[in-house]
Amino acid sequence: MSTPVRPRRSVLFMPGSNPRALEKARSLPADVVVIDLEDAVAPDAKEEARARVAATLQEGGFAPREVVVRTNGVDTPWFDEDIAMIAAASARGEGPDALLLPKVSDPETLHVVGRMLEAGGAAPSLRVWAMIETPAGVLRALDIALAAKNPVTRLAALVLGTNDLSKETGARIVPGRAPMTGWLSHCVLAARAGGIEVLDAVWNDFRDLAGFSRECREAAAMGFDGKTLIHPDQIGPCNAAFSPSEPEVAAARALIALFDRPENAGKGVVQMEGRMVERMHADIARRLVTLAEAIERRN
Ligand SMILES: CC(C)(COP(=O)(O)OP(=O)(O)OC[C@H]1O[C@@H](n2cnc3c(N)ncnc32)[C@H](O)[C@@H]1OP(=O)(O)O)[C@@H](O)C(=O)NCCC(=O)NCCSC(=O)C[C@H](O)C(=O)O
Ligand SMILES: [Mg+2]
Repeated sequence: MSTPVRPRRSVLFMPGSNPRALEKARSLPADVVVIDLEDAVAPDAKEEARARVAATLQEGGFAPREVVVRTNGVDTPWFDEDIAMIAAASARGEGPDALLLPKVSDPETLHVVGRMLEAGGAAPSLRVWAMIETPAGVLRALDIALAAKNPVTRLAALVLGTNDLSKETGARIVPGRAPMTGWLSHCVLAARAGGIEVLDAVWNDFRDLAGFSRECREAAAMGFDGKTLIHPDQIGPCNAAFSPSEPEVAAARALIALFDRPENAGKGVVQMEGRMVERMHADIARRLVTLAEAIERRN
């Protein structure tokens, strides 16, 4: 499993048509800001929002946050111009770090979009994140994630969309997400098989921070790297849930030090305070420490 060297705990969506939110995002403690051109922008505001997003990218000022732009769907009348705008901004060195493609249902789409970005002159550093939010997308999540092995696709992350999944399947969004946990875990596995990151879906009831915090902890336990958000109030609890705690970091450092002792040099397994630990646990501990150090630098 790859270690995200950049924390992507809190990934905050905002409408590309909302100048106040775009301005505010430059000072919020989210790891990533996602500027939306899709569902958060009304059809008759698409052109204006795209122009605003282009100007916002040119203005910059989001660092150290990563900036991602969600395009409209590939089968919409706005998609070609969304891609052209992002590729042109990227070619000028104005970012974004990634584009987020909604409703990806097959790997072929990623190849098509990759070639469009290439033709538009996008910088090689521009990544593609794919939203898994259709029944076919969930069923083909492995094929989609494995498309990351082909550099043409630029694929770097899967992002879950449970609102669209609920709409398409009839499955309810309930506390604990029992109707969907199988799908969510399947996508975590698929992303890891493809060697890419995976981000959990949004929690709509943004005034219920207790319920939201619980869902963040569940998502972290399932293996998600972070969670997508819709409101600034969600950033703090989300960062907390996806950050290793001080005791966890201390325990990880102790475990690494144990295997580094000369008397344990040739050993595959040792005991630590009555628990069996193997070298794989040292690998897990190193990953946790690497993430904690990246968060520390980010702070
Ligand atoms: C949901 C909201 C419309 C609520 O906005 P608002 O009524 O303005 O809330 P507040 O008054 O509590 O806001 C307080 C201040 O915070 C700023 N704000 C609010 N939201 C954001 C944000 N997302 N980013 C940055 N700043 C934000 C307000 O401007 C206030 O600022 P101030 O003036 O200083 O007081 C709103 O939160 C919102 O639009 N959220 C994002 C919605 C969105 O982008 N949706 C699309 C992505 S989710 C999705 O598509 C799911 C997926 O695809 C799926 O299928 O599941
Ligand atoms: Mg959606």
